[in-house]
Amino acid sequence: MVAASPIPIRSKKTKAVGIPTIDLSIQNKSKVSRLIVNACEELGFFKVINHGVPKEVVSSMRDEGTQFFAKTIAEKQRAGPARPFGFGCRNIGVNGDMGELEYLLLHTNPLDISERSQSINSDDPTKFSCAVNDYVHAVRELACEILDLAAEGLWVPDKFVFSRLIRDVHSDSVFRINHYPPLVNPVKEWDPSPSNIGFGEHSDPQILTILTSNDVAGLQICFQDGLWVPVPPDPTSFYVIVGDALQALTNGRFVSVRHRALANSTRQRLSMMYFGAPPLNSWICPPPEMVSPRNPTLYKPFTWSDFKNAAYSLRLGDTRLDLFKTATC
Ligand SMILES: C=C1C[C@]23C[C@@]1(O)CC[C@H]2[C@@]12CC[C@H](O)[C@@](C)(C(=O)O1)[C@H]2[C@@H]3C(=O)O
Ligand SMILES: O=C(O)CCC(=O)C(=O)O
Ligand SMILES: [Fe+2]
Repeated sequence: MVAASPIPIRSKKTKAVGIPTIDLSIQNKSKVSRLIVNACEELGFFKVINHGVPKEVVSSMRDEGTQFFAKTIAEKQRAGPARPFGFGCRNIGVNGDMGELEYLLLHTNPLDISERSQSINSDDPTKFSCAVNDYVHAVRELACEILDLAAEGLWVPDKFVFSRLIRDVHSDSVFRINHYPPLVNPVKEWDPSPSNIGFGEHSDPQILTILTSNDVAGLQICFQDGLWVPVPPDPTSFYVIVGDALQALTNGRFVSVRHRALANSTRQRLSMMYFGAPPLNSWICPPPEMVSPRNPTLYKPFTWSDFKNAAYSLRLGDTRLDLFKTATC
């Protein structure tokens, strides 16, 4: 049985379009690998079902997030300011990007989580840090499984070439919870005018993002023809986003998808993202099998630290990989 059933969505502008859904419980792993590679090449985005992440792990994390955002602004600010880690409200990054959201941004290093938990849930910091550690552990395993299947589907002999980077104890992975309160003055429900933008258009800089949300819509992805497509919320599944670093690691074969989140006029939206990243000193350089005379090197070799510095010096919507293109492309 093969599950590549795209969810048909009728967009305002055009035709019915689909987001691939991949069933990770399928026994035929080479088939799953091919489905993952196709989705990463064509869209850089797909949904996974039967993913193996225990639902209690997700619900505990969601409950902790919900409790945190229900606090007063003064209480929440004790966890901040997000420079880059902590609590942020409306400001995204430090270069003037704004959105209709508040968020918690955490490094996934257990020591950092433990320290930060003291100010996030002062009544029971251990409850908060356990929820985050369990969640991060489970979604990192999911990300690694997907990356191993992707490497197999690309016929790269070193199956762990990508997952090794995010499994490393020094990995620079981060975890984010976004909270989009209902809009006070909505322009029009799905009008992507600035006042409805929850989180502006961008690609994720890391290797792979694992995203889930509550049952409130808002996330949109941009197809390669420029068409924006709403992603149906599904609290039981995860959406997988190819990041810039994976685009570079596959020498441009996989595409980092541009996406954004719109705020909703009536209901609050809660989304949780694990951004799998390498250690700061790791080289982002494709394995030799990804380069050939027909597919010459697209990007100069760079470290994750180089790339991260570039990302943080730019605006949210900038195409930061362009800075690292080789002269020939
Ligand atoms: C405007 C910015 C916010 C961001 C850092 C940046 O300078 C450009 C990339 C942004 C982004 C997008 C994906 C993740 O949400 C994030 C944590 C990341 O790694 O890159 C954010 C950064 C952020 O909010 O600090
Ligand atoms: O909140 C969302 O659904 C998307 C947020 C996002 O893309 C991000 O935080 O990088
Ligand atoms: Fe993102």
